[in-house]
Amino acid sequence: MRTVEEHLSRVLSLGSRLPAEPCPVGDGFGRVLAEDLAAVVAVPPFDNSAMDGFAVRAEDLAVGASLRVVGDIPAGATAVPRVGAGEAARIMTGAPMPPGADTVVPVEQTDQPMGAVSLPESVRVSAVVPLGRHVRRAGEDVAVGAQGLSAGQRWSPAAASSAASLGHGVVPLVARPRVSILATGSELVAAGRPLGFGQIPDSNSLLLSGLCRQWGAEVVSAVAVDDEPANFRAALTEALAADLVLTSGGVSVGAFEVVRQVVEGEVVFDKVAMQPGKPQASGLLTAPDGRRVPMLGLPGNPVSVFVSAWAFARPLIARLGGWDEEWRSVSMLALRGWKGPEGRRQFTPVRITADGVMPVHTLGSGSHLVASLALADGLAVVTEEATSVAPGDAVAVHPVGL
Ligand SMILES: Nc1nc2c(c(=O)[nH]1)N[C@H]1C(S)=C(S)[C@@H](COP(=O)(O)OP(=O)(O)OC[C@H]3O[C@@H](n4cnc5c(N)ncnc54)[C@H](O)[C@@H]3O)O[C@H]1N2
Ligand code: MOO
Repeated sequence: MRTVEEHLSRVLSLGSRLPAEPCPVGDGFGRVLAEDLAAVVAVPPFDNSAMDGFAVRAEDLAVGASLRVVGDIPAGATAVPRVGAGEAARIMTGAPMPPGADTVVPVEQTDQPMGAVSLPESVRVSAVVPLGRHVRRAGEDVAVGAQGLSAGQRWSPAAASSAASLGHGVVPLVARPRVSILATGSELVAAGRPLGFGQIPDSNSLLLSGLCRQWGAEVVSAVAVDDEPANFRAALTEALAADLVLTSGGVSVGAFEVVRQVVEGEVVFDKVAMQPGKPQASGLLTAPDGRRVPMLGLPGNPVSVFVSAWAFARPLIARLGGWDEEWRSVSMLALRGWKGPEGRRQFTPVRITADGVMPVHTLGSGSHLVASLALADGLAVVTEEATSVAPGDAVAVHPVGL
């Protein structure tokens, strides 16, 4: 049996970062900036006022001094008056500083009423503010030509706001990984449809699509196919239009393992020392357009799908998308005890509370316990060496909630 780490490194070896493409600055959240971005414009682009008030010369300020008002400067003003000795210009927040002025006196520190519309002929200052006060200098955030954002930055609303301010309308982002999902099983029926004898609702395709989207991938197709090899082959060929294909089911050792029957020889079928998630298929398939596309064949049991997707599909999506991925874990107290298998790492779906964690189901870990999976916000790790967890033990827990 392979260890979890050995299988993860094999999975990661199947993919590399996708190419970058130009993207409107306000789109592409969750993707990764492919190149450093320098400031095309300074931030701020010009000296401007941080306050609604009066632009003045600091040397003219004295309590009770009266200054002649020479003009009005709203934000967006394209022309500004010159401020001479004994003069002031009314100025709004974000408006360009007029030549001659070096300081702003907020309206609250003058005899003018706040919010007044008409321009006064003169203004009397009631406080002395120091030279340069309330003036935001051009380039004091980032100067022209300086590096504003670094390659590898995960694209976010704040990154978009920063890039726009640096003068960029289009940015090079690594392509969002496109994933196709293929659930296999002749017993599968679409969600909400009545079940015939031996049939079950297809939950895996929904689970995988949702998780992949949550992790920043685009799901280009998610379908269920029966265990007829020709049908699976046809669906797989279409699925290979994506950057990654995830299948569920049909990888074990039964008589009707459609994934194994169709792609054995092209991809590798392994046993991984984990529970759930022991049987795993992984490899590269050739798409009709000649691209080599990674495929992960996850075991069909729904909890196995959940755990395998977190452990293997998520890091591979991150590799394709170009972002760093670390499966964080935190040490927490077990509030109840449960059993684990010998020689395999168990990932037990648990509920995280303020006091510690407890399995979401009294049966502990069962790869078919799909209904209670919704209660899990963590996967507790029972190591390969341990066969049980006792109440009060410290366990490593991977958070898996939203
Ligand atoms: N003789 C052995 N039998 C099994 C072994 C083994 O080592 N020797 N391993 C077991 C383990 S562990 C797992 S995990 C499963 C994996 O089997 P498959 O990947 O071939 O999955 P299936 O047999 O197709 O399905 C397993 C289970 O999951 C249900 N399922 C499948 N697809 C869906 C779906 N889309 N939505 C909801 N539920 C799904 C399916 O009905 C089965 O109950 O093999 C064990 N057997
Ligand atoms: O490895 Mo299977 O995923 O235990 O149920």
